[in-house]
Amino acid sequence: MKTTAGGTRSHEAMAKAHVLTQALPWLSRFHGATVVVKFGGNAMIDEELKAAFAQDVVFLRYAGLRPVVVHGGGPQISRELAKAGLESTFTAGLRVTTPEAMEVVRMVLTGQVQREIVGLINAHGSFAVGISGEDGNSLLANRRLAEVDGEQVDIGRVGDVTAVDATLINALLDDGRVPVVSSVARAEDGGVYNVNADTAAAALAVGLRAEKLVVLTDVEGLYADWPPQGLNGQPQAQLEVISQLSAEELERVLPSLSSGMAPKMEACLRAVRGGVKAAHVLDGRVQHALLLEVFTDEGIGTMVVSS
Ligand SMILES: Nc1ncnc2c1ncn2[C@@H]1O[C@H](COP(=O)(O)OP(=O)(O)O)[C@@H](O)[C@H]1O
Ligand SMILES: CC(=O)N[C@@H](CCC(=O)OP(=O)(O)O)C(=O)O
Repeated sequence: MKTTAGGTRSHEAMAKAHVLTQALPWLSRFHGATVVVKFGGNAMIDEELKAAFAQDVVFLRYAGLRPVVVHGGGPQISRELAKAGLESTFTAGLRVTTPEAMEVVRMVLTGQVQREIVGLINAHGSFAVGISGEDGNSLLANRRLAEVDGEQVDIGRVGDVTAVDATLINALLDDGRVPVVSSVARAEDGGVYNVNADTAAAALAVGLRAEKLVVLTDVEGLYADWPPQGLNGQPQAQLEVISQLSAEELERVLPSLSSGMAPKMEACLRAVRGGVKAAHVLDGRVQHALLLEVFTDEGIGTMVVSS
């Protein structure tokens, strides 16, 4: 005969049931909705987090959403460039990309990082299909210049998305697959461009008429003060996260943003201006941050809305 402590068990079961019922309105609202999830290289910090991310994506798929993963891999590219004796330089948050570096960018993103994410998702079933933005001309780009002190600076083979062909990705979604897209685009001049993964995710979210863009990174969201400066120059213990801002408010603060946050917030602005209802920047270091954002009432990270 088996016995259990009745009171404790039923309390735990009630708490679990409460979490599930809290998800009900969100399940109903997002059923059939396309959600573009950007998984940043800095959020891919350990095996447990990567596996939890893959679980969340599969959960979204089973819950009837149409998740599309766009991945980054900045730190992974920098490591590989260093092995080849090539230096990594960023201007306005974008990697200065020589033709030689472009080969490494493409190899790391499509041959390493994308393969790993596909493998993690497919541990749960035959869902993930990895593609590069070049495939089916999904992402077309032309040269992107970086703005430094009001000047336009040439940073090599860095592209900005000029057109999205959603045919291939929609066909994969219609077939029940989870597209995992590397941020390499076909150039209008016939070559390839290195596209910042936040920029690629925003362009895809607009092109796919997604309901949401969710960007997973290695900070809690957009901090009001950056870089953090406390007493005697020590980092502040508590940084203030901006939980929600409108496109107009974001447009005002955008010129003051630095490093990785500049292309990220610019991407959120581009998404909501292009018709995506909300763009979120979440802390990818928190396990299941994606599920918490989509299926619970808790607002986490920074949310950008059109007005
Ligand atoms: N205002 C800000 N709030 C939060 N993070 C900021 C801010 N300004 C710059 N950052 C930097 O941006 C980084 C995130 O961008 P990035 O390194 O490109 O991440 P990812 O690889 O996820 O795209 C943070 O780790 C932080 O160092
Ligand atoms: C032009 C540009 O900067 N491209 C990025 C592409 C990868 C990326 O964006 O990765 P994260 O999301 O991890 O930063 C790069 O070369 O690092």
